[in-house]
Amino acid sequence: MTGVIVNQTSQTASGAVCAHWRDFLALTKPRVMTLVVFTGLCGLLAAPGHIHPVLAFTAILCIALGAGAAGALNQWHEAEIDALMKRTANRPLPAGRMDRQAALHFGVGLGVFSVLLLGLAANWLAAAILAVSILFYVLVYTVWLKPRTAQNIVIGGAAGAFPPLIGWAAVTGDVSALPIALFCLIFFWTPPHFWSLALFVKTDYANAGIPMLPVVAGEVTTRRQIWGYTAIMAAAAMAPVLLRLTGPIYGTTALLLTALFAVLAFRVSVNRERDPERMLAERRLFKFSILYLFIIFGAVVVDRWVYA
Ligand code: HEM
Ligand SMILES: CC(C)=CCC/C(C)=C/CC/C(C)=C/COP(=O)(O)OP(=O)(O)O
Repeated sequence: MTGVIVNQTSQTASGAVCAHWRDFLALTKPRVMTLVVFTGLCGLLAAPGHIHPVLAFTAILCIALGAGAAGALNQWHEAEIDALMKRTANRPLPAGRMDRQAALHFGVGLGVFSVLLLGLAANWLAAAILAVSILFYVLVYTVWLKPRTAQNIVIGGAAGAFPPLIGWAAVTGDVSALPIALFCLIFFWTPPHFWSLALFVKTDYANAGIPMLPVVAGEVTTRRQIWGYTAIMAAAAMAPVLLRLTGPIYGTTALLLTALFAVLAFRVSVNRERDPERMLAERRLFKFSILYLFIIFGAVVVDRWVYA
């Protein structure tokens, strides 16, 4: 596998590595970013008012490019840490397929370009929120909190919650109750999403010296916290219905999906399995967390269109 990838890079006369375009793509964490971009798209589609389809496409492209820039700068900063973890060791920087400077230039260039383009195509409020999300993910989460505290993802997770606000602001030029409720939903969804995964990749984080919750506080505390945040997330998921911001389509979908999420989170909270290979409840919750956000955000859009 490694041999194949190494063949895709070449070296200049000065010894610098010329990375393949696939490595630049990998730097943007494309799989994670699909959901980030989807929540931004749903924020845009749920917003009242009209935006020209070309501008709408540009706005979503800017969210994708901005999120990709954030991912690239995260990998630029964490090259040494990524080399210590099985899950991340084959990324372009730790695997030696790309120079760190190229990753830095790529990340900064893409970030600046995405913010400026969004400001020019949509408005400067949307661009400012995009800039805040990039800076929040890179500086607050990656550089400051991640290596220091087990609460890193609780606070740092806010970065991933901004896209619905960006999409909404791109159309309306402001933010209001519904996009703020959607921000809260992603914010409180992030701890169960990430800690369910952290339970079965705990050894990786321990080896890399990153103070993720299962490493520093133990598995029992992590399982309890997953359950606690799921309860708050459930309240956030129902808030748009209680505040009459959405109708019965969203209400029914949110109720059913959140009930299922709660069942899976409860199973994790009472599970005492210690072998990461056999942590089926945790793997199930992690996978379902992704499906959950896709469907619930889709339901917001369908609901707003049907009851508009
Ligand atoms: C600080 C907050 C978060 C942390 C620490 C986190 C961490 C992770 C990690 C470590 C993975 C494993 C997959 C990989 O190595 O790429 C993952 C997967 C994933 N995350 Fe998160 N995540 C966070 C927030 C979010 C947010 C806000 C979204 C989207 C709204 C998201 C969407 C996804 C998706 C779609 C995957 C699956 C990717 C795949 O199929 O490989 N995550 N997350
Ligand atoms: C501009 C914008 C909308 C940005 C959103 C960026 C964002 C917060 C994305 C989702 C979170 C994410 C990729 C976490 C990975 O955590 P990690 O970096 O700890 O994971 P790793 O160990 O895989 O590097």
